[in-house]
Amino acid sequence: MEEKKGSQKSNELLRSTLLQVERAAAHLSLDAGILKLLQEPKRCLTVSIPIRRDDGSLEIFQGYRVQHNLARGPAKGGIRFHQDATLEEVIALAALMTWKCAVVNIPYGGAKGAIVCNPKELSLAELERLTRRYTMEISLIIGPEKDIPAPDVNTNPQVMAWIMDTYSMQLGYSVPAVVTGKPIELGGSLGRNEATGTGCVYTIEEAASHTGLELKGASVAIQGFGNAGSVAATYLGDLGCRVVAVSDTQGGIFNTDGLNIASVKEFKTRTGTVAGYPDATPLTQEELLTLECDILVPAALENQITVTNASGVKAKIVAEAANGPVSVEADEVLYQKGILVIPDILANAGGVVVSYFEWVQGIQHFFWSQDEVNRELRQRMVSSFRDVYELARREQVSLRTAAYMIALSRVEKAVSLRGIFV
Ligand SMILES: NC(=O)c1ccc[n+]([C@@H]2O[C@H](COP(=O)([O-])OP(=O)(O)OC[C@H]3O[C@@H](n4cnc5c(N)ncnc54)[C@H](O)[C@@H]3O)[C@@H](O)[C@H]2O)c1
Repeated sequence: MEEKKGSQKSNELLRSTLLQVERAAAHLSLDAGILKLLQEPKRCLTVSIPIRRDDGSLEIFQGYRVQHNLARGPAKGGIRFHQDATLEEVIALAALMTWKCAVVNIPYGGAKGAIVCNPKELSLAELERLTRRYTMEISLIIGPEKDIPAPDVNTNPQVMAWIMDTYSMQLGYSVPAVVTGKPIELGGSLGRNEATGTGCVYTIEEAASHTGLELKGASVAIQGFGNAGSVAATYLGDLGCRVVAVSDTQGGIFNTDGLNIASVKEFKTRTGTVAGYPDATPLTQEELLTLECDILVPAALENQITVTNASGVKAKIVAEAANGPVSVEADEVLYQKGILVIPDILANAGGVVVSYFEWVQGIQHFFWSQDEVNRELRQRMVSSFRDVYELARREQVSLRTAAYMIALSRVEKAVSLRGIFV
């Protein structure tokens, strides 16, 4: 049953992504053949990953690496470890990466990878063996000029270090630029860990200033208190917002005066969840998404706001820190309600932007200060937001459609210039 639910969700994400491209393409005069090409992944690699469990038994896991489009540069995209991951989901997420890199104008195509596993059921040693064997299997298609993985759900700098080490051992020298999101000690970039959450908040600041929303005192609800969600919560708190609700897989918490985010983080580190945090009342996921608040940040997984709950969403701004959290039909409902949705390919692009900075620093062996990283990140997020907002206003379309229009035009141009080799 769980497996069925996971695969339905991933099919839904793929359907939403394809539909979204069609919707944006309807506003552009694109070559129909090239549009068809842009809807297909370039390469899908499925691998079996045998590992020895700590008890000596052999277990085979399934893994994927998908490259969606390489016209604008090497493929770029995260690797997630999740029990519900499917090939359809990875294809959709790889396509989102193509559009994301294009909308913020960095010279990459899109990719994504996954291992179907529940990392919470694996020891650290098993996770390392799984990561290294997966890396060996996908080494056929990754590399600093080919495809550069990064962290995603349930993967982190340590996992990236294992990938970098495994890849480097095959070549006989260190290749830091094969992954981003590495530990700082191994050539990671300052600010990379926080970049998705920080970049998301930069777009929220822009959205607020364009719509006249005063951020000081504005109420915020955040679904998902992991890398992206907890950083966004901290930074929004620093800007004077009241973060009234946050959640994770175990449940949500609510405090109308605003949660003390540092203290919630400390509680989560200690107990593994935000649920049960003492200075708050419990809240269901559904209640969080439909809470009376100014800003809603879905920062967990895809397909959280669907036609069944979209009409209940009351926020003025929805900033998609997660990939694909709003279904295509729900998106239409939110648009009709006048809610400003900052689409995932823009709102959470901060991670890949700083990954790009990390890759550039790795290739040049010359490292930037945190201030420099944040300054460049803000500049890119703000200018991308303004381009999207301006186009949306001019064409009378949603920010999502405008973002896809910009991304599609850039990728289509690259494909056309390179030509089709037959
Ligand atoms: N980390 C990045 O750099 C990055 C970049 C771009 C996009 N994203 C996207 O952001 C989202 C979160 O990624 P992350 O890196 O923060 O992952 P993470 O694993 O650090 O955090 C995910 C959080 O969501 C919670 N969660 C999962 N399912 C939930 C549910 N149904 N309801 C409530 N909470 C739930 C988890 O408990 C966890 O707190 C994903 O969609 C990911 O693809 C992440």
